Amino acid sequence: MMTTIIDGKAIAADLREKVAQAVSALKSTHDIQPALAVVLVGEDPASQVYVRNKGIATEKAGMKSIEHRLAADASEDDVVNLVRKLNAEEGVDGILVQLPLPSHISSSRVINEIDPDKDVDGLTEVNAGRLILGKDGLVPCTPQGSVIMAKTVRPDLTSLNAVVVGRSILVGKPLSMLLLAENCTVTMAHSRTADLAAVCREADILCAAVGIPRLIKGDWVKKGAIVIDVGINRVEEGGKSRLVGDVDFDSAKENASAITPVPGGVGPMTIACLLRNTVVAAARRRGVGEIDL
Ligand SMILES: NC(=O)C1=CN([C@@H]2O[C@H](COP(=O)(O)OP(=O)(O)OC[C@H]3O[C@@H](n4cnc5c(N)ncnc54)[C@H](OP(=O)(O)O)[C@@H]3O)[C@@H](O)[C@H]2O)C=CC1
Ligand SMILES: Nc1nc(=O)c2c([nH]1)NC[C@@H]1CN(c3ccc(C(=O)N[C@@H](CCC(=O)O)C(=O)O)cc3)C=[N+]21
Ligand SMILES: [Mg+2]
Repeated sequence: MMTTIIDGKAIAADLREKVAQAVSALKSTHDIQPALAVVLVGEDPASQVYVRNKGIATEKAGMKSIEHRLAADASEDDVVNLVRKLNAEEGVDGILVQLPLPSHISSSRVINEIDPDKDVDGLTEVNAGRLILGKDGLVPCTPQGSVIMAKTVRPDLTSLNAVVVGRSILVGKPLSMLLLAENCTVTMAHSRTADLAAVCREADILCAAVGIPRLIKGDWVKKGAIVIDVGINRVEEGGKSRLVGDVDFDSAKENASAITPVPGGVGPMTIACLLRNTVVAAARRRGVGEIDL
């Protein structure tokens, strides 16, 4: 079977170009430069890489990038106070607190301090509620990117059976809600699911957001299914460190009609959607209205 490898890098580059055009229009017609503030607590090396990549992408799109780094032993109140300060700054349109936070800090308390209209990660209770209720809000970036990629190969997802493996607040739950809004019949699978393989085999769209390298085997993939692999797992192989997804790509490719690779799949789309949310938030907050990207 001919299998489409969904090129997340290329789709992300397209979206970033559209974001850059919207930013440039905001500047010339309204003298607005959208700004994204990223808060990083501690020295986690993987997080540092993401934060740096986000900063570079933000500036390339013509937006302002602000980074706040706190020491790993910063208190919960330190982080909350920083978020409150960023909420109050007129020039800040988006706030992203990099997760996970050190274990002595409640991520739920910190996240819910973010002004929902600046919550470009879409993780506050207000935005989660808006997503469930079908109201305009800010939608989590990784789920958004996942659906955009599926729609590049199948523009109308109506009536498809979607299986989402993983039910995290960051990925699995919001992704399930977005697929439901696309009129899929959605099944949410997780660590307590009985016979995960059998559940996956029913999927026309199979989304994996688990965090276990190559958990999903090729023979769990229905012939012709669309496979969206959200997982980003670092493994040591043949003395080298590399990134793999939650799907066993080589065997899954044999059955799928389309599949996202890792790297070069959902990851780059996450960053592009973060930039999109930032320009959307800036236009709403500053009274320019809706931006359609
Ligand atoms: N591409 C991107 O931009 C991003 C990628 N990621 C990656 O996506 C993956 C998931 O991230 P995240 O959602 O934050 O992870 P979490 O650890 O928060 O959630 C993992 C989910 O997987 C479920 N799970 C665990 N083991 C199994 C199993 N054996 N069978 C079925 N389900 C299982 C858990 O179930 P239960 O609820 O029952 O415990 C849980 O719901 C990771 O690899 C992460 O690195 C994350 C964010 C962005
Ligand atoms: N508040 C918050 N929001 C997040 O969205 C968030 C977070 N915290 N914590 C960590 C996870 C992870 N995440 C990634 C984003 C982009 C890539 C990415 O660009 N990956 C590239 C390259 C990866 C590489 O080479 O290291 C790829 O997959 O091709 C990966 C992972 C966002 N996350
Ligand atoms: Mg914590």
